[in-house]
Amino acid sequence: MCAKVYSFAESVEVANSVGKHILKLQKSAIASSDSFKIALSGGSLGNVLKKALIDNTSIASEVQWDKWEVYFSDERLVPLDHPDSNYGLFNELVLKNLPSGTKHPSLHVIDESLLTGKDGQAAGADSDKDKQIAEAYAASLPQDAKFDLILLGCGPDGHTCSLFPGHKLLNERDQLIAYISDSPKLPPRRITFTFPVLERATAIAFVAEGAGKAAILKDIFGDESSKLPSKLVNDISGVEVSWFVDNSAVEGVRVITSKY
Ligand SMILES: O=C(O)[C@H](O)[C@@H](O)[C@H](O)[C@H](O)COP(=O)(O)O
Repeated sequence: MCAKVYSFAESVEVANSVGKHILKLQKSAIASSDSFKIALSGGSLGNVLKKALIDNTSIASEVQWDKWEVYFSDERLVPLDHPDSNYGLFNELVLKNLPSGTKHPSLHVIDESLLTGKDGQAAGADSDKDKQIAEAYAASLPQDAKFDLILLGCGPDGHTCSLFPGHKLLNERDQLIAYISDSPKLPPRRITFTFPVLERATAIAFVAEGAGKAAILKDIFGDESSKLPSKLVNDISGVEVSWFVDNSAVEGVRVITSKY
């Protein structure tokens, strides 16, 4: 495993370093393909992105939003304006705070029309519908499903995207986007990137903060035989995997940390 771990005392330093990392990858992606294909997650990442891309004016001024193709590495199967929506979180915290006149990025979201039945009522757990949502999202992925950067969180159980410890989706090799109806973390219905997408990325970056992460990071970085989803991401070869953490998240974790 050769993931790099960048650790900082303050949350704002974590966010600013994530911002600089985004700018570095944005620059090389635009130079080679004139667009920046980035995938986002939910959880605390929304606030990190706000601190980096909105509140830090020197970083904000360098973001070329009009070149961004934004996807979500996992999404809860709820309407886009629902508080559980990962797109909704990004919209509330980042998009709505862009200065007026800013050209917005291209957004790739779930097909909301498939969430509801003919009567306009929520379709409910319906794996046919969920399969269609996953297939439609897979069809919208960039060419070769290749991302310049995938930003991930790490749950206290070691899950990432909606890939949970011991779940059969960890072995999914055929579908780029899978649906899950039994997510151990609510809400239960979601779609998620699978490992074949993660393996094609140029770069993957995790953001993990707080003392609550230290126990799982000990397993991820200390147990070579661990099969935790986030550890399996660290083991992907040929992808630049980075972790942006605060000092409390790596307290007692045997890992070499650097400044960005
Ligand atoms: O879909 C979800 O259930 C969450 O988005 C989840 O995957 C999150 O990314 C991690 O639990 C880390 O969350 P925090 O960064 O908030 O700790």
